[in-house]
Amino acid sequence: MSAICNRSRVSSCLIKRLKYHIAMVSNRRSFTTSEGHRPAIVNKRSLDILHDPLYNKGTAFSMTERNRLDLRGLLPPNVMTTEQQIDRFMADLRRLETQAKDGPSDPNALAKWRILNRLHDRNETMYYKVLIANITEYAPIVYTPTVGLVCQNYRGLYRRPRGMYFSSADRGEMMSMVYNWPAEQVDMIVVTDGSRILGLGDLGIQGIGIAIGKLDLYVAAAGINPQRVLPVMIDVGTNNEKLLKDSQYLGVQEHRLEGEEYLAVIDEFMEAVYTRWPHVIVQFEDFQTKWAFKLLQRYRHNYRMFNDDVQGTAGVAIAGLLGAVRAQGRPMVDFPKQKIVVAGAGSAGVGVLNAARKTMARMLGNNEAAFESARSQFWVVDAKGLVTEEREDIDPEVRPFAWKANEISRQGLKEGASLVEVVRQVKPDVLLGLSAVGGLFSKEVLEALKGSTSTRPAIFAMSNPTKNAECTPEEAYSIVGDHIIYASGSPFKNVDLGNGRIGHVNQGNNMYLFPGIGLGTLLSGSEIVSDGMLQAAAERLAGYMTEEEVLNGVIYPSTSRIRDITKEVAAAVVKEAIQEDLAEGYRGMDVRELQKLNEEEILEYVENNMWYPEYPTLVYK
Ligand SMILES: NC(=O)c1ccc[n+]([C@@H]2O[C@H](COP(=O)([O-])OP(=O)(O)OC[C@H]3O[C@@H](n4cnc5c(N)ncnc54)[C@H](O)[C@@H]3O)[C@@H](O)[C@H]2O)c1
Ligand SMILES: O=C(O)C[C@H](O)C(=O)O
Ligand SMILES: [Mg+2]
Repeated sequence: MSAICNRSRVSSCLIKRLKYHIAMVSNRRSFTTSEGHRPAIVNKRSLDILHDPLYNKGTAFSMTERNRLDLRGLLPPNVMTTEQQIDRFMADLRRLETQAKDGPSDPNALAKWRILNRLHDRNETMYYKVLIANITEYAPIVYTPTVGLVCQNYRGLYRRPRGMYFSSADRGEMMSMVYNWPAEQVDMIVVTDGSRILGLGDLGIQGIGIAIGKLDLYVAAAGINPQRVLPVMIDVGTNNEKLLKDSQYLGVQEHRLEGEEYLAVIDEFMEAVYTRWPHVIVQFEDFQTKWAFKLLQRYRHNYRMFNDDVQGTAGVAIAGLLGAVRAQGRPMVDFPKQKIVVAGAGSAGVGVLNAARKTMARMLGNNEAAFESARSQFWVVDAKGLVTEEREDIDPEVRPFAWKANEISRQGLKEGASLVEVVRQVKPDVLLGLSAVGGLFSKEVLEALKGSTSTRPAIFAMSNPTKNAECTPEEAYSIVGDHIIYASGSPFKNVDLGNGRIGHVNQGNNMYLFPGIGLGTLLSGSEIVSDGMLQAAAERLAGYMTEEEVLNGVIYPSTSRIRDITKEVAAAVVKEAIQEDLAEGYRGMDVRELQKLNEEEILEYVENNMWYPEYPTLVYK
């Protein structure tokens, strides 16, 4: 009897050990060591810890930690839980809510930004906890549209520096300067030269706010560790006359560098950051169009970089355009039949045009003839009207979309035709604005769109911030009709159509893609961001919405789902990088392990590598 017992004890012990072994092996495969649960090794104590927002826990430092880290007496004696801390902070922030309204009309938007910014400066863990838990409410504060207002008023709002500044005066010094940044590892840089901030023009050094806002989303949506992000401003001067004369302007008060001199500064910056952090991903943001394409071409084959305004926006627009086709009750492959009028031919507009044409061509057979025929689905209108081959000094990026004079005259149109004439003659399925001109889709233009041959005309008023939207959702729904699809770059409230019906407002903003593109590139270890990876990201976003949602006019997810969609997009990017043989692995995950993962395991791998704000145990060393 006892022998049997012993034997069964031995076998249950063996089973336990086997189970443990299997768990260890599968843990190793899926790399489940969550970002938030490792202790943090710090080499500072006392006030240095309290002044370090990355490690600070404020009143949440436990008594034992206060003893260990020489904090006794430096904090109010009551030890608070994280929840108590957040409640206290939120009560303060929400005091402003009582009279709060939407977007830029919100009189308290800047005040909220200040409160959040102060929290960002003193306790990053708490800041991101607040942001993630309330992303729909506060993305419009730390990101578009309020961040635009912040950049415009930056000199008054500036308190603590954040990120790095490289100026034209730093030529020859950048390689050493880059070592002044305290972090040994940087995963994500967002860099701007401040030359085209949203639709607000040249804001010079004040544009750093955009890089900070984008990185806030990298942390909140993509779970990039805030210790490994770096906002960068390259200050090559400004052509904003007001700033040039402003005695309190914080940047270089000279006209912008041009030509080779400009390129030399950007080259030096790229060389410096890639020397110190060879695996960093650099997102170019809000560079004026004349440099956006040139810099992208210059660096994209040798560095891990992308341009968000050109490539991120293109992907988001493609996803929305495919959603608009589905919303008509048609399959996505009907996309090449859509007639699309694009108002605005800058970095964003041209990025969308190229990507939409390629997507159509792929659906039509992916050959030269398909690419050629897709061209005739687009009408481009810029500040000088409809673009045709008769245009003098035509921008080479726009030339492929210029109509031939004889073709266009057959449509009753000519070079320079106004937007309203174009919409009247073309009767487009889609009217897409990336013009930075608020109200461009005037009553007349929207009236003309009523003649659209589509069962559900789609209006994309994508310019930012709110006041630059080509039309408001109220205008679109009330003039064109309840059956439209509407998307805007900045957030607006849904429209009440009466009788309990809602006119849905989609936010068509590159925030649904750039965090996932960055995270996916990082975790794949790919040394470049390929067209295929960008396409995979856009397709994942397009497929994210259910049939029921798109039929109800919902073509983009709500911001509350941004962390989930970002995870999905990142997984699609990783998968594509593996398929293209670009993946090289990341940290403990080598490329052979990566190649073995199935779709579900890729998602798990992504999720396990997303940082989440939790106070780690601090260990002094
Ligand atoms: N929603 C998004 O995710 C997103 C992404 C990127 C850019 N944007 C927005 O797109 C806008 C444009 O960005 P960009 O980099 O292309 O800027 P840009 O200044 O380079 O381009 C603006 C374009 O609009 C054209 N334009 C000006 N007035 C016009 C008019 N009256 N009619 C038709 N076209 C006109 C200009 O000729 C130019 O081609 C900005 O407001 C930016 O915030 C939105
Ligand atoms: O910043 C945004 O909100 C989107 C886009 O990158 C823009 O430049 O407008
Ligand atoms: Mg931008």
